[in-house]
Amino acid sequence: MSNNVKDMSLAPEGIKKIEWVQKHMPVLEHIKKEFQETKPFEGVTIASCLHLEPKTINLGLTLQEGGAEVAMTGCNPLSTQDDATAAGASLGLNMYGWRGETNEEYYENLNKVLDHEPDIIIDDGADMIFLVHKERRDLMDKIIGACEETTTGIHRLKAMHADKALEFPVMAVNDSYMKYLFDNRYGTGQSTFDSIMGSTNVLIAGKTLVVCGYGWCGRGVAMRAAGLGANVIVTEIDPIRALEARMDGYRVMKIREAVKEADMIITVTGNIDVVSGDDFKYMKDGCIMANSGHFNVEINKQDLQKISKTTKLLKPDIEEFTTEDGRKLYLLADGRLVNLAGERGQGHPAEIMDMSFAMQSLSAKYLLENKLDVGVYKTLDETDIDVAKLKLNAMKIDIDSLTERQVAYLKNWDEGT
Ligand SMILES: NC(=O)c1ccc[n+]([C@@H]2O[C@H](COP(=O)([O-])OP(=O)(O)OC[C@H]3O[C@@H](n4cnc5c(N)ncnc54)[C@H](O)[C@@H]3O)[C@@H](O)[C@H]2O)c1
Ligand SMILES: O=c1[nH]cnc2c1ncn2[C@@H]1O[C@H](CO)[C@@H](O)[C@H]1O
Ligand SMILES: N[C@@H](CCS)C(=O)O
Repeated sequence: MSNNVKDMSLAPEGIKKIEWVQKHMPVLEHIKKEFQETKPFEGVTIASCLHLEPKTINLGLTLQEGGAEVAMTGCNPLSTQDDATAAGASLGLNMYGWRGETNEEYYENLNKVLDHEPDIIIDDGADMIFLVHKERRDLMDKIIGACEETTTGIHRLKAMHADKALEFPVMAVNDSYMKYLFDNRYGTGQSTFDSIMGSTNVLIAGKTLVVCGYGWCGRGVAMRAAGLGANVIVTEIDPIRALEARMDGYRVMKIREAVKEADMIITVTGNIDVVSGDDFKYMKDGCIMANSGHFNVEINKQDLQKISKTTKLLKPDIEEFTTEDGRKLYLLADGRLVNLAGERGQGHPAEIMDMSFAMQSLSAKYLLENKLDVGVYKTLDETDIDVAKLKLNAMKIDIDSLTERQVAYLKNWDEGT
């Protein structure tokens, strides 16, 4: 075993946090027990590039119980929790990474994980998959495939496959119902505010809050903002989603109009330059901006800097920009996904990552047991249903099942009024 973490003396603290989240991850605990007995990953090395915090370490431990040699690094230089990595290392996982890595250190750690010569990769954002294709081609023959955690990672992998550049199969874990319906919506909805409120200590009620993007994450963020008493405005580029937002009760307008009213702006699009250029010129004094989508490009910080005469770090994750005309604008967590990179960002709740990581561990097993051709694959509906049943069971919720008469009725095509 090898590792490179910040401080091993933090391990006991990290272990307590892991034990706490385990109590709230019953599906993953169930799968862990099954893996203990069946050892599906005996002799297999699994590399992961995921946000490193207690729930992710619990995924690592689940794969380890299944017999895997596990090597883990972070998928964002700011989201690692150093007590969790120390705990992971003390529990036999090969851990690399610390909070606040430089870009160079980030890629060094990805390479150290790849030095373990993985059979399977679990990625978030596809950085590790790209690295293998570009610089670690020596590993290509051994890799069976990968699992991708997030929306933007999957968009990119599909684009790569369309260009015939992808060289191994990838399970699109994000696209399973048990992932995006819950993680992207309820997870991002809650964890975004958990982090913003923890870091800024400002009131949401009564604020005009602009949500950019009304996809799965945007729906969750808008829903929770409204629940906290905000006056929500949505911006979109997709006419159907814009209409949906309107009928869900929100105002919808162009970003240039929305910024004029915003007390707070949250981007969740996966796109670049969503808030950019002259948008900053129209913002009100005191506007707070955060990104909970992909990478630090949704809010264009360079454009913000161009119209600012001074910038000041008020807290590690609150940057103040004073514009030429004296307004103060605030950017949280350097524009990186605020729910994890924020000082108080703990990521999604344990009950949510329970389902996402259940899908990850079962997808890794599926990759191993099925020799797939190169491509980007949706997970099986049966896996979604199995995970949903396990979750309902853990929540002690019983649901009905079809009677024979109902089955026959639903199959019937010749019975009218
Ligand atoms: N913070 C987290 O923990 C977390 C969780 C899940 C996903 N994500 C990331 O969040 C992003 C959104 O994920 P999703 O699942 O909601 O994706 P999605 O595709 O369902 O939604 C994105 C929405 O943004 C809209 N959009 C694109 N460009 C826009 C623009 N310029 N202005 C306004 N709207 C625009 C699209 O039309 C779409 O409706 C992705 O990058 C994803 O990887 C983050
Ligand atoms: O607490 C967490 N631990 C690990 N991963 C997380 C957590 N919260 C959200 N995500 C994952 O981060 C991806 C975007 O990078 C999302 O798809 C989500 O699944
Ligand atoms: N690994 C990427 C994914 C964002 S959705 C990041 O943390 O920026």
